[in-house]
Amino acid sequence: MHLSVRQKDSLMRHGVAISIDGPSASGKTSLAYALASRLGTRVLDTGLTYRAVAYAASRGPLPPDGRLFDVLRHELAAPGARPALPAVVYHGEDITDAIWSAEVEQQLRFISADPAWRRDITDHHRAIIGGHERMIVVGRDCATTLMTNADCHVFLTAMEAVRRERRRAQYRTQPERAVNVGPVTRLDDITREHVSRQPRGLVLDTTFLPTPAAVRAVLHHLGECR
Ligand SMILES: Nc1ncnc2c1ncn2[C@@H]1O[C@H](COP(=O)(O)OP(=O)(O)OP(=O)(O)O)[C@@H](O)[C@H]1O
Ligand SMILES: Nc1ccn([C@H]2C[C@H](O)[C@@H](COP(=O)(O)O)O2)c(=O)n1
Repeated sequence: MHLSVRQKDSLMRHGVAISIDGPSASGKTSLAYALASRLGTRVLDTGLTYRAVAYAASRGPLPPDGRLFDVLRHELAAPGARPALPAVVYHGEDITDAIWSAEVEQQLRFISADPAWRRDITDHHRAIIGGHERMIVVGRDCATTLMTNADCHVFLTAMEAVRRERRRAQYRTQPERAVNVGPVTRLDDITREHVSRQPRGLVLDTTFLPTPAAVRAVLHHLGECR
């Protein structure tokens, strides 16, 4: 079922807040931008900040008290659009591509496991969201942190082998990009469990579900929730 013209008009006029969580290559970003272009919404991909902080850590010691975000900028695109490059800037340098390297991937596990960094990054995201509270936020914990009051909480899952193959295919022509996709993490499990218990929660397995079908499922769910 699709949203009625009136429902869609209302979503576009009043805005909509959606959290999309799930493991690597489950299709979060693809779903987020497909929904954003249908609903005229902005997207915040929180994973980009974790990657940017890991990049900065791989370049030298980091200030622990949030001052890093004076020099690390994460640009949001206009509603309904993907960000034009540069989307992530560190000390004036465009690091949008560099944050996907294998070296950054090594640092990521330390940054995402550190409660102090998680707190600082989440605070930074709250500041980015600021005036644009009606938006789509993508990550691993958005349903439980930034977007607890979202109109709809989506958790995407997909078989590990399928996720790994997607990432390999995605970066076939970019050998400098890390392609390691791991198993579902404890944080993913916690978020999934949380989303599955929410009245506005929707858990979708994208293993055999293309993005347009996932978009339809979310729009249908939004129609039911409102
Ligand atoms: N539902 C789907 N069916 C098949 N392929 C998909 C689907 N969703 C995404 N893909 C493909 O899988 C790859 C990874 O997708 P995407 O970047 O959206 O995942 P992600 O969950 O945001 O990953 P990450 O968390 O690592 O940023 C892309 O090449 C994308 O085209
Ligand atoms: N809200 C978030 C977003 C991301 N992370 C971690 C998980 C990954 O190690 C890394 C990159 O995320 P991805 O681009 O693969 O979505 O950042 C997190 O812990 N919490």
